[in-house]
Amino acid sequence: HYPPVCNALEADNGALRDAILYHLQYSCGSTKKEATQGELARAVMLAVRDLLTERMLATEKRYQQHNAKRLYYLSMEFHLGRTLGNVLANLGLTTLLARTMEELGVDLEEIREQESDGALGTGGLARLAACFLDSLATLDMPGFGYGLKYQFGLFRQELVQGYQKELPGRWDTEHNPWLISRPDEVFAIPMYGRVEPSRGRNNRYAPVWQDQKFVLGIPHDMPIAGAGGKTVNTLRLFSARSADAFDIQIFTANDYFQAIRHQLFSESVSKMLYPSDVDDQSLEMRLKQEYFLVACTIQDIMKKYLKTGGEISNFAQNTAIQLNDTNPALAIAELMRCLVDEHQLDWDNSWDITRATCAYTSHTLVPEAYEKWPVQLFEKVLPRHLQIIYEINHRFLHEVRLRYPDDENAPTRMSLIEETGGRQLNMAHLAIIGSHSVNGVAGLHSQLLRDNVFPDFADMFPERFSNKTNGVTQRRWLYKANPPLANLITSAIGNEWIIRAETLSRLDEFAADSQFQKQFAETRNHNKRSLADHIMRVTGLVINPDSLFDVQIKRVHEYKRQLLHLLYIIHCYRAIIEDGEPPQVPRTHIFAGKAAPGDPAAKLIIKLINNIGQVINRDTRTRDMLKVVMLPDFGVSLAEKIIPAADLSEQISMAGTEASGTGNMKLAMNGALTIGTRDGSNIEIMEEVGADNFFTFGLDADTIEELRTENSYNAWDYYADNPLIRRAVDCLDSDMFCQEEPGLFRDIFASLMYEGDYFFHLADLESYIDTQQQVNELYTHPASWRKKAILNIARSGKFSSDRTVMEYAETIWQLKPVV
Ligand SMILES: CCc1ccc([C@H](C)CC(=O)N[C@@H]2O[C@H](CO)[C@@H](O)[C@H](O)[C@H]2O)cc1
Repeated sequence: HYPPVCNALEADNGALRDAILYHLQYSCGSTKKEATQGELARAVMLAVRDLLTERMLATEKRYQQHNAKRLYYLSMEFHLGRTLGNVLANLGLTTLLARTMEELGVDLEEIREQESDGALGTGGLARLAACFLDSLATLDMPGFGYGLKYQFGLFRQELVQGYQKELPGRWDTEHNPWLISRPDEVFAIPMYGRVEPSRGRNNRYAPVWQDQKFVLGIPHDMPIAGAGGKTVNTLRLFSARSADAFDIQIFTANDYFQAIRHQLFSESVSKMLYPSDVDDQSLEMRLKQEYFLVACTIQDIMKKYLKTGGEISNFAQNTAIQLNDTNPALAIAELMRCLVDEHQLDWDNSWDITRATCAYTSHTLVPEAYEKWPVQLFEKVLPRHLQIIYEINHRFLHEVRLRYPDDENAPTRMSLIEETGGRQLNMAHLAIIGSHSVNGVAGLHSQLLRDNVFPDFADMFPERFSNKTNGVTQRRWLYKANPPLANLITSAIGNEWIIRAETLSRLDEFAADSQFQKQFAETRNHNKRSLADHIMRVTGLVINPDSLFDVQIKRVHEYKRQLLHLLYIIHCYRAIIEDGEPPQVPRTHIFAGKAAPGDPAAKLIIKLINNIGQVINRDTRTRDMLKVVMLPDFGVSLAEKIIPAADLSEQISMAGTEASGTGNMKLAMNGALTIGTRDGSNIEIMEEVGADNFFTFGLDADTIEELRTENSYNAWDYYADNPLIRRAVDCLDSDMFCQEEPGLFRDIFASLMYEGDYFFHLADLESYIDTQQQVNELYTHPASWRKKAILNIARSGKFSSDRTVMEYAETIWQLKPVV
């Protein structure tokens, strides 16, 4: 094990054990004999946290000594996953703790299963933020996360009769062992009220925001350990508390709820994570959550900066702020308010500082995901910020008119205020105007942002637009999640890949080596058997561990086309039962993913997956050739169980819809072969691993764009021309998969045949089926399958979040490692 930390602990035999027993007694008030699993887990986590705390303090000292520039990553969502295993991996303590637990007669695995999944996020955006924090600490860079300490994280998903049922996701029992609460560091956050015009110093116009209601922000710090454990940064999460104690008068008037009404009102700001990643809910509470986050953060950052004794005018030289999508874009207006109103800086200076400090990343291409807030909601909740945004817009549109004197509609197209559909604030426009950098998360995505989504801004500010292709941390997603393969790789090329993923390319020479292939296959079969056991335990379904594991795990959304995968399964099923044509290769189709509670189409897809599974899995005619299973409650920990066992990675979104994807990277890095469209980062994965080590199919984004603008795509053409397509699609119109609820899936049939098949399923189905045939063909040649799989691992180095973070640091944040 590479990091030094464990050597010290190794040497000092018993130190870790003593620390655990100390916390069991003094932090949990329990003894070894009586301790519950939960208490044991807390004692272990507190003991490990102690190691992190001292390093966190040392890291902070180091940054102060170097007066280092700091990066603040603002995100409404962080999907951390379980921390214990990750810290053990990064500090090289896994074996030592396993041995210590053995001495204490406790099974480390059971302890690890105790920890919640840290699901403070909905999808890829949230997990990417967590991978970035791991890379920043590993690269010894002063990078800090800022988010909300939701009491309820992402809902837990149960499948009841095949339907998704949402249950509260209690991520944060009051005492999450990793969090260090800072109750003395309270931030008073003003909302509501009104703005009085008045004259300030040297008679300058200085509006006064008054009669606000205040909510208090309490910080809670999560240590983020990098590989090696030398650098430990923090993720600061804010929880909301009411400013006014409950009103004793009203209480004595025994109207308890009236007495605490305001308390509940303000504390609900950080009550729960909004579960949707489809449409912006533009709800007052969501706006308050976003503002609460940025207001606490800006106050905290400014306080820290002024403590360094730095000049306010040099703020941008010492501070970088990354906006993780539009959700924290209010940081731009809040920083302006802080500089102009609280530090009396002049507007232009403040604007230059704000723009030089802020940078914006877009994570979506789905138009309805772009946040637009009703102006009157702003008037009510954030009257001063609305004024500032009007001023920003006024000055900006002046610039636009100067720049495009002949294009009279340019101001309307680029304005922060959209007049159509009730006056709305376009948060993406604010994010672009108030930032010095705008990036997409994959080559195609960044191109589409320039050409289709923000063409006017790309023309006016070409230097601001760049691409930063996503990445994932190989420490959690390979080293921790897949020890058999990680050890095999290390035995072949050493362990440098853990901190330098590009060295994985040394595996290239082993790809065709039969000995290495054999060992590789053993790691995979081992993982497939433990996943088969897990599936058996959770669903009762027995699957064939030697079948091809065909995996589609991600949020359920129409654009991600889980339905296309299902149409292929239906095609195979009918080929077996009607044509007596068994597939060349037995397959197990493994689905997992949550649908936004407010997305009925996605929820019906989940029901269809489970009903198709029900019918096929108990059909004796298909018994060992075809199985379909959906695992409930997909999140980081379940992904870590499924990914090491996946043979085929389904990345089949309609070209031009998936901004990047990151699951595709995790699966390729673990040796799965990808069947994918030319969408998001699939294109770059194919470029890196080689087209003959990647199964691609379907229309590309330009063709779809063309067909859409010409409105010349007609699903009936494909339905009429291809009897196999017709046979598969007709199942949705029949009750083959919904005997008990006849007609249940007619809406899906209608979405394909009567509502224009918006996501081009039928246009891609034939080439998808053909490509799946090639997959079967190859799977019957294990040596060449394994060669391609090993080449996918060898050439996945680019998709490490270390590479992504280094690109952000060099070209957007001007951030340097501090060692
Ligand atoms: C306002 C509702 C809302 C909330 C979240 C979002 C996110 C943008 C959704 C998201 O998670 N996007 C995913 O971000 C990943 C990381 O960059 C990409 O890899 C995925 O392609 C993208 O869907 C959209 C809309």
